[in-house]
Amino acid sequence: MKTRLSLYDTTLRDGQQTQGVQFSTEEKQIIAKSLDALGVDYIEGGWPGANPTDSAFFDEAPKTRAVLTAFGMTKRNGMSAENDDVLAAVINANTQSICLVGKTHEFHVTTALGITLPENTSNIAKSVAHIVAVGREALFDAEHFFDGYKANPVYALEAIRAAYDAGARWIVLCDTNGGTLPSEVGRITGEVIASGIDGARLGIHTHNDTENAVACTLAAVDAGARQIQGTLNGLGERCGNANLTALIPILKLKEPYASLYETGVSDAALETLTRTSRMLDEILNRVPLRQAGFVGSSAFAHKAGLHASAILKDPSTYEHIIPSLVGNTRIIPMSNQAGQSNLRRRLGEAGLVVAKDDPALALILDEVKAREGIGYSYDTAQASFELLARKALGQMPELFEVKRYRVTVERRKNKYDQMISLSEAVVVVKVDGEKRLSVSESMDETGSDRGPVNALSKALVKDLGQYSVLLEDMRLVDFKVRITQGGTEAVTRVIIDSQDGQGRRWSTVGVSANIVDASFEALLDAIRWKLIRDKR
Ligand SMILES: CC(=O)SCCNC(=O)CCNC(=O)[C@H](O)C(C)(C)COP(=O)(O)OP(=O)(O)OC[C@H]1O[C@@H](n2cnc3c(N)ncnc32)[C@H](O)[C@@H]1OP(=O)(O)O
Ligand SMILES: CC(=O)C(=O)O
Repeated sequence: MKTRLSLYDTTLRDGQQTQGVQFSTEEKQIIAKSLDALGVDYIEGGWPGANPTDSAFFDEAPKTRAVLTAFGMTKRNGMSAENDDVLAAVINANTQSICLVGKTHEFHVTTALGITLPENTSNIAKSVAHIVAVGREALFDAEHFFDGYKANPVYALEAIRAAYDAGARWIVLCDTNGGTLPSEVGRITGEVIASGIDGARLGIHTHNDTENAVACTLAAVDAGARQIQGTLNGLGERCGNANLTALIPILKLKEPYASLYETGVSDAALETLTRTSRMLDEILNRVPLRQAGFVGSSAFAHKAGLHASAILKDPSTYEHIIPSLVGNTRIIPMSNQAGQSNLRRRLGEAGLVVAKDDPALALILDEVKAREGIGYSYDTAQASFELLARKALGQMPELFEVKRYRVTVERRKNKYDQMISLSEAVVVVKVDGEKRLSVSESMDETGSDRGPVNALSKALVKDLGQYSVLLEDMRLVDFKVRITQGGTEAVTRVIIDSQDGQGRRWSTVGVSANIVDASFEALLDAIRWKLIRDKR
């Protein structure tokens, strides 16, 4: 019989403490629904009363199977739990469950709160007892617990014991500053259980300041803790919290966890993990972290020729799990590290079937390696690679020809006497046997300047004859510029990420001494790739 672990998500509370992150109420609702569909047990929605967004979220709280939890702090000294207005606002959110953070480190009690240790112990006990008395489930986040235990174990244990005896369902040991290492977390969690606190009522909340938040969480589970707190994509204060997008697949797929424990996440829900992770990045307007374990786009990318050759024989040679289990996909990127196995695999994925002994394979490989030598990079720019291969195989349709283009950048005063930039692009193309000239400006509908590459992009797609309609749902989502050689030999590499209404995302590359030329080349590849895919 497996032991059930409780998963507690704090993306909407500790995740919102990430520098630069501020969810709207609507975004919080979307994230809460995704977490619910994933199968976590608790969703900590924020701190009602602390800011208008968190209060509004609880006012219009989504209906979830997961227990929606409001977060707050223990009552302030000198007032009763019943009369503390900060605590009242948390209770008034009317959630089934309430998590209160309280001090357990003597230094913080005397320095940050400026009260005595017995006063703090009493505040914890009275706050938790009040939550229980008003009929809610209470959780106690024991702030700075591990540092506090190392400084004064007797007091740290007394503080959590106060919450435990007052009826807290979960006592959550927090490594608030994120500096504790896994061996210490394991040892101290074991000692807490040995002191008489039931492991079935013990949770763990870690931060990633030493890149060990996931390892510390697993150490606490190994020692007997049964609730795991974490966030999607490891969002959270400073360096983030324990990453649930890593912990969930570890618990479900890795031993000894898979045999010993179960969670509320089903196998089918696990297959939505990558999508859920990218949904959060999309809300945050962040480019997903390629190297993220399990869900990153490089998590199953096999670049080296030797790896790809073996992967073709059996994927388990270089993969620790089957990517589809977490909703991810295998990628065989092309680069100067590649051999013919990578190449045939990649071509097959693009619908280009080439025999093993076709001389074009060697030509394509030589071309990739030669172009990488002058600054191109194809391991991310998969779409440009595909076009290069099509040319070598004689399978590149003509589509359209660019005859010339021009971009001007002007700095001038607007009617409000403010200095503004304005770019204008002129592109002449030959399409369907006819020459067409298009002009576009860089100003968007809000009046902001979007720069010369945007003006070029708009001019290019404006009149491409039969193709313009196919490009209506295409947009540029990321633009990366890199100088690949220093000094007077400087070469600019531009990588453009594009996306369309069908949810496809593709990367293209352009290289030139001139940044506009490099951007234009990447832009042309992006358009050509989309047209070939849509025509197919
Ligand atoms: C470890 C964690 O991540 S816990 C989560 C922390 N999250 C947040 O702080 C985000 C939301 N917080 C807020 O919006 C605000 O801090 C509020 C609304 C809660 C409080 O705002 P303010 O009343 O202006 O207080 P402020 O933020 O300056 O300071 C916190 C006060 O709470 C007291 N306090 C801190 N922790 C606790 C606690 N666990 N129990 C009781 N009081 C506490 C502090 O001593 C301080 O009081 P003081 O000003 O008398 O010294
Ligand atoms: C409660 C919390 O977020 C912490 O101690 O880190």
